[in-house]
Amino acid sequence: MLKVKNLKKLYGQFEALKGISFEIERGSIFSLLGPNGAGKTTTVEILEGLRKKTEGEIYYFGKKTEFVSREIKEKIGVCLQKTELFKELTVIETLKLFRGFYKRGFEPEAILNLVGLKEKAKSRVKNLSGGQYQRLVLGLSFINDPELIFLDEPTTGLDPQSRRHVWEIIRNFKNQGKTIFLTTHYMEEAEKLADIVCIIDNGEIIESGSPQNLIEKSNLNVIVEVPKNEKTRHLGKIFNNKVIIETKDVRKTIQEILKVGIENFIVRHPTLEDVFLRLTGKGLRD
Ligand SMILES: Nc1ncnc2c1ncn2[C@@H]1O[C@H](COP(=O)(O)OP(=O)(O)OP(=O)(O)O)[C@@H](O)[C@H]1O
Repeated sequence: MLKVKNLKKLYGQFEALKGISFEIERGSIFSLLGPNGAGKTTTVEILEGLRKKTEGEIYYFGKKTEFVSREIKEKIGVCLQKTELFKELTVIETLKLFRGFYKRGFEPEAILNLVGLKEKAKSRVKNLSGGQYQRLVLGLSFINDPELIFLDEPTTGLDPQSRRHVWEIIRNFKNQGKTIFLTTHYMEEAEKLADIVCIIDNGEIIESGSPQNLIEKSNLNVIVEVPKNEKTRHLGKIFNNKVIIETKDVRKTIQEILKVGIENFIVRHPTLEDVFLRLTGKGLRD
């Protein structure tokens, strides 16, 4: 569906992308996961034709693509990180307006159902909540019935409930046979939604695979989390005000923790966040 080989982007002297490669299978959710400034938006906007690449090859639908043509744009949907809509239009008017940009696509009413905004059809955009606004933006990315949809950090700034709602919509897209390119800095989002995750840091892909495969490949053991204080800070890696201890021998680790007087600890399986911490030595939101 989409293949990228050795993609590089320079902003002046600064190498924002250092030659990244990946391939996205039809019908899958592909996630580019990385911290702020890793190069996610740069990658997405090059693929959408909004920025120029410095070097590298892009293949869309099996064909090498030098620029993103009108024909390709008809087949892709885009949800940018910051999408400005006309505040005075109603939800349904907005959908009709965007539908008019394309030759083919969904009926605006069908999109309302898909993103759960039927009751808000006649509300003005300026009166929507943050989560409703984002759902409208998601619906707009789907209006031309695209084969491939780019979602650039679609849940940033949303509360947990709205985020879950957006996840459901993304799963709905997938169930309709669409391919999704999702960028996120929420590891939980990538872990829950993605078939394949590429972890990007400083313009380089440092690991890729299914979430489960990444966790298995990292050879992480059981994780024990304790609060960070003077007694615990030497026990493991510090992250988000906690000390993260990787261990093969949970019993021994717990004995050590109890010995220093800590009784509130959590024992859990490793997550993508731990994989990221192991690979980069830092957290995703540092
Ligand atoms: N137009 C630009 N000119 C110069 N540097 C830029 C430009 N756009 C991005 N950068 C730099 O390139 C790097 C990658 O930025 P990019 O926006 O792609 O990261 P990101 O992973 O999308 O981050 P975020 O999660 O914050 O959106 C950053 O160091 C950024 O400062």
